Amino acid sequence: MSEEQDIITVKNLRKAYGQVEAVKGISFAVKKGELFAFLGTNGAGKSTTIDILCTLIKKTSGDVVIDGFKLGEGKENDQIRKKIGVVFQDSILDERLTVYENIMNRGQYYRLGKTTLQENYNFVSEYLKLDDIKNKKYDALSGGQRRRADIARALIHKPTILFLDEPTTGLDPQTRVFVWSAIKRLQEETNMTIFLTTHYMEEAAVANQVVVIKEGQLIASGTPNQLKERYAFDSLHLVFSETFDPEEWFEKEELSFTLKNSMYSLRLHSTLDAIETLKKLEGQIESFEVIKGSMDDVFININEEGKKITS
Ligand SMILES: Nc1ncnc2c1ncn2[C@@H]1O[C@H](COP(=O)(O)OP(=O)(O)OP(=O)(O)O)[C@@H](O)[C@H]1O
Repeated sequence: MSEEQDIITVKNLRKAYGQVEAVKGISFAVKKGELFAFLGTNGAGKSTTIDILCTLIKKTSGDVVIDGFKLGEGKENDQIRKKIGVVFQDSILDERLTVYENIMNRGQYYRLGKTTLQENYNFVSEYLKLDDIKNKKYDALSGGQRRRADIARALIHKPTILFLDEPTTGLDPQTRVFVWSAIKRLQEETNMTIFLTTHYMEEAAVANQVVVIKEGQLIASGTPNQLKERYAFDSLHLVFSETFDPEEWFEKEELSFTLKNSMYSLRLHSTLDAIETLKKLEGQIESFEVIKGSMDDVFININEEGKKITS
């Protein structure tokens, strides 16, 4: 893909809070229309980076361009604010107003005409299914309902980029699935760029691109599949019949293994390699399971080992 399609470019971004260097020179680009997952353990610098991109706090140094506007001060930042919608970890809606009032108030901030504002409300209401909560006061909503209203507020001016800082944290599984499907629908149906931080790896697994930071530095990036190839592996779990000594056999076959609660685990180069091993061990196995490498493995291996898995 060409550079023109990059809707966000970040070059050598740094942020220090006094002595604390929260972001230490990170660079990446986000393509228009993609679901971009920005990952890292607690304190890695994700919220700081998002806050800078959303013009909420000032960078110490580095260059950021968002939808053609250079992040800095004054007019360019105003243009950026019109292009983006932001959902923060903590809600910022007015507790005393209804969902409808909250969202329409926000729309007025963008000086949208009455007709556009109503059209936009209908648009967000459809994606976030607001009908049942439209006239409820924000302080009477459940956590999941609040999240729907928060996202709707961020979308009322139909931004080209939606920033979501852990949008599904703390939600029950059913609400999480709903919120997540609304986000995916927005990306797929309206070509909105979604910039997401999450601690749920199944969400990162469906991203178009993943960037992982640690202690303010970029430590890995790629598509979920590329990262799985580099940092995860499939494994074969085996439980043997009592009469068989697997360790002697593994030694003969030059296979390394791990053992936990009578279950032996072998790291596979590919899932199909399991067939050959299982054939050789026919008659000696009580049970087996092939486990596919997951984004959880990717995240854990990147952070714990900080290096590629070489199987
Ligand atoms: N206002 C601040 N003043 C001083 N230090 C700060 C401030 N905000 C963040 N930090 C520090 O900067 C580092 C990065 O924090 P940040 O909140 O960006 O991480 P994060 O990846 O978003 O973490 P989490 O997943 O917990 O939200 C941490 O060491 C944090 O303590």
